Amino acid sequence: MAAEWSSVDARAAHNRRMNNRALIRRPGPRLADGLVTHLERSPIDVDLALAQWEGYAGCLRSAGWETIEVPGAEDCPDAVFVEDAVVMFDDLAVLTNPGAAERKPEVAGVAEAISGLGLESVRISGEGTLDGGDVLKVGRTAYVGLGGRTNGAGIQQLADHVRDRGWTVQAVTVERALHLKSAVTALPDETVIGWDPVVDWPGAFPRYEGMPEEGGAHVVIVGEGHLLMAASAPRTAELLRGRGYTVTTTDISEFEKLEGCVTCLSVRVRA
Ligand SMILES: NC(=O)NCCC[C@H](N)C(=O)O
Repeated sequence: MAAEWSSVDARAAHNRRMNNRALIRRPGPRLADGLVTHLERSPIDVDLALAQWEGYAGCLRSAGWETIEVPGAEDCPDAVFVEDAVVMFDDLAVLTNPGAAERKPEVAGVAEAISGLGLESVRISGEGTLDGGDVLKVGRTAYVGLGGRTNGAGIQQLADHVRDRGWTVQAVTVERALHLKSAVTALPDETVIGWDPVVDWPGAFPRYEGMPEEGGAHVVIVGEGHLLMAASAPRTAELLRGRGYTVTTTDISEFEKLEGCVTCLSVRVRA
């Protein structure tokens, strides 16, 4: 145990040295009005959600990330899911055009925060729609969910923005989940993991493995061999610990009721 903690500390120190920053956005008073598509609506405890959000941000900071709070968007219930408004490709920020009309006003505040960090940005616009939750980066390939929120024009614009930077963009149909990353994410060794009942095309990825729980499909890589996961997937956390990963878990139940997961509550900036 002592060895594990000292190595977590070393990884956190590394993140601090690398100036790794994570954008987060505090949940607003209208959180309970957030969109639900694949789930039945259930009551949200807004105070508990705020405490869970603080806990999530604390996990990032403990792992050595500087958290940067994007000013709240009080009229936008889903603004806390900040990942959907911007996707980082190295030091390039792609500001999105969310597929749900209710979420489009979220982007303005995120654009300001990105500009405040001195990062270059481009935009998805016009007929093109893209939610950040649909973009799964594995190596230099970005798999992009084509489904309810992201359309072909949005994927084409994204490909045009990042091609010259050495990224390949590949569309993947998403029908059974809200976003591609609601269904799958990737481990540090580039194995794509998911929860089989909601994965439309496991064959789209060179290596795919099903996890035993829905929340087990979602990992945030917060350090070398260090994963952040939802507390709702204890069996997956154990399975991944058995593979040698350090797994930190945090309870995000109130966000899961709104179809959110650990990935969508922050945007990691490694630039
Ligand atoms: N990237 C994500 O998975 N974001 C979750 C967004 C949930 C929000 N209630 C929505 O429907 O847009």
